[in-house]
Amino acid sequence: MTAPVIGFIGAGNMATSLIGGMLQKNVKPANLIASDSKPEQCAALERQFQIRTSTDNAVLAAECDVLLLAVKPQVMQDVCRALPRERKPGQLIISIAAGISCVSLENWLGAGTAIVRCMPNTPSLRGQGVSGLYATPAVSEAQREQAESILNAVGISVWLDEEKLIDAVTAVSGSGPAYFFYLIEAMIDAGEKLGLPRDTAERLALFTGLGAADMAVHSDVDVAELRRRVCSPNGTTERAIETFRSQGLPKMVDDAMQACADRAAEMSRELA
Ligand SMILES: NC(=O)C1=CN([C@@H]2O[C@H](COP(=O)(O)OP(=O)(O)OC[C@H]3O[C@@H](n4cnc5c(N)ncnc54)[C@H](OP(=O)(O)O)[C@@H]3O)[C@@H](O)[C@H]2O)C=CC1
Ligand SMILES: O=C(O)[C@@H]1CCC=N1
Repeated sequence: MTAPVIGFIGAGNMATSLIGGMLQKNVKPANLIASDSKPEQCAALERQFQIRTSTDNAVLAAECDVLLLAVKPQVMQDVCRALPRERKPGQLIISIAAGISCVSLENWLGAGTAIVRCMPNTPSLRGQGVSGLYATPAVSEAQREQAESILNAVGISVWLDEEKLIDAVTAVSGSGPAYFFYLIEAMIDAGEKLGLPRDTAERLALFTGLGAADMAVHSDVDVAELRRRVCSPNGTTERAIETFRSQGLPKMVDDAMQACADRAAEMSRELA
């Protein structure tokens, strides 16, 4: 089977992460094409990845087997409505936009369009991405496999039975990298305050994050047990965890993730 030609409409942060990750997994540059409204962004991508680019989205619509929509939610309607209705036969549309429903996409792209909604995350650039996927009934089994193989090239993916769960995936893993970056930022600041040189605090915090996640992914016990194993009775970690608990960290995380999912649902209504 010949490899599909995959077109990225909108070549910003997330498209760059996906393209970079795919090229590291033996996807050929000749099979990728990206478009962006900014010619300088197209030029930057050509230099960085040696892939073809265009400032005309219609070029991608005509020749790509898979069209991956990676523009901001606020411009998605205009981008979709401007695409020609006559696109490459059998084309699969994958939208990675937060808060844009399949119903809206189908309204803008034409009834019966095969659409997969996907929520990826930026660690895809390093092949460590996580994606939630939802397919409309028009998507064939072969197209589901096509979508899965694209996202699995840059990490792991999970299929969802209900579209509304995409908002929950956004709250956990789509936006999730930012939560970890924020915690690491705070750990670096606190480490510096405790007297470490900033670059030392940064290395310690970053590699602790990497080590903890790697250990948890490969462990046969759950993360709560791994946490308990670091906490010696009446020791140092216990004091730190008690401070997190008494100052309301679990509730803060719950509130933040609820706010994230609520915003995704709000965007679906605003941008429908
Ligand atoms: N960033 C993330 O971590 C994640 C993002 N997403 C989703 O991915 C999508 C893209 O996000 P992100 O990559 O951060 O955004 P960016 O703004 O970095 O990328 C979007 C790119 O699309 C360009 N663009 C705007 N209008 C058009 C057009 N008409 N045709 C072609 N290109 C156009 C933008 O140019 P200009 O700057 O000039 O507008 C920009 O370069 C969003 O819908 C977001 O919800 C999903 C998961 C994670
Ligand atoms: O912040 C956002 O809206 C996007 C979606 C998930 C990550 N970034």
